[in-house]
Amino acid sequence: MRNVSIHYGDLVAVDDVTLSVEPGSVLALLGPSGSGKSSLLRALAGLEPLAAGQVLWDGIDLSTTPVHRRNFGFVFQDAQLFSTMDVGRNIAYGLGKLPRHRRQERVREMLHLVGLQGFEGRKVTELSGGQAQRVALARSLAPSPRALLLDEPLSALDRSLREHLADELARILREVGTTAIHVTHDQDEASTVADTVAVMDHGRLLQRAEPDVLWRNPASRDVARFLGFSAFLTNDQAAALGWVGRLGAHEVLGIGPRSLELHDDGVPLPVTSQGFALGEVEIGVRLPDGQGATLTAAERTTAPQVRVRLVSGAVTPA
Ligand SMILES: Nc1ncnc2c1ncn2[C@@H]1O[C@H](COP(=O)(O)OP(=O)(O)OP(=O)(O)O)[C@@H](O)[C@H]1O
Repeated sequence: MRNVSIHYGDLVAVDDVTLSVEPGSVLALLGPSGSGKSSLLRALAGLEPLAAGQVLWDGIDLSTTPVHRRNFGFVFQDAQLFSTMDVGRNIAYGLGKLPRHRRQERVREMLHLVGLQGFEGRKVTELSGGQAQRVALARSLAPSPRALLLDEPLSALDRSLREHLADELARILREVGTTAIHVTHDQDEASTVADTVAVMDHGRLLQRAEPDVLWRNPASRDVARFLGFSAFLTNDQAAALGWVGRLGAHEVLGIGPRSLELHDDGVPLPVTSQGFALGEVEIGVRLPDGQGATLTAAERTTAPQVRVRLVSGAVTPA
């Protein structure tokens, strides 16, 4: 994508985005609702006209290549399976040119890949949401597309299934070695599935980085906030809470839900709230300068304050 902009009337949905995907790697487009991720993905597919810029494959401009000739596979939020066909025929849909026995072999291979061996004859109306998404993935991979475009493929599933399928999707994409672009608003999902994460907001590309670099060094406070770092401390403030690292002159430390830990010798901080996340207690505390932060604990506290130590954070430009 080179200097790509997409407009809907006066609205600038995508604003001058330049991004590339290495062959065989997975790129996540991550951003809040309305940040332009789906518009960008649709433009790659040829489904959205560009106001400016180019989509290139191997240096060749695709502007005159229609959707069906781009040889990209798609997976959407809802599986969009053909309800009148069984699972096997859904997966074989794009394999028209192959002889029958090769089609059947390919369907078996794909079902094995997505962990649904023996499902060929199932009605698609008798699949769970997670199974339907696996079939949709198998169908899109069957004709060996040169790239796979995934638009929030897991977001209609419940959380535990989503987390499990994100791991599975990461494995499957690596196994097939396909180039893929995965749109999601979920920070953890992006980091699990992708080799590289591109963070978008208001149509602009804010940062492109490998997941661990993104979490350690967000490019701005906006990126850090989107990742869940809610407070920002100077070097002296961080050191006063027990942090042993050192910040540069123009850096602050972003404080996220894993940055603070309960510690008997820690600094006492007032408790402001308590809630649950994934079965653990999230304790809200007020930092010495008045900013709010959270930490996770095994159980609720009845005390008005807890002792905490700052163990990690995201080094962010001030
Ligand atoms: N067909 C359309 N016509 C007009 N405006 C649109 C259209 N599609 C998207 N938009 C607008 O463009 C902006 C970007 O939308 P887009 O769907 O690309 O964002 P997104 O990051 O994928 O959001 P979500 O995660 O909610 O799907 C939004 O402000 C949206 O309202």
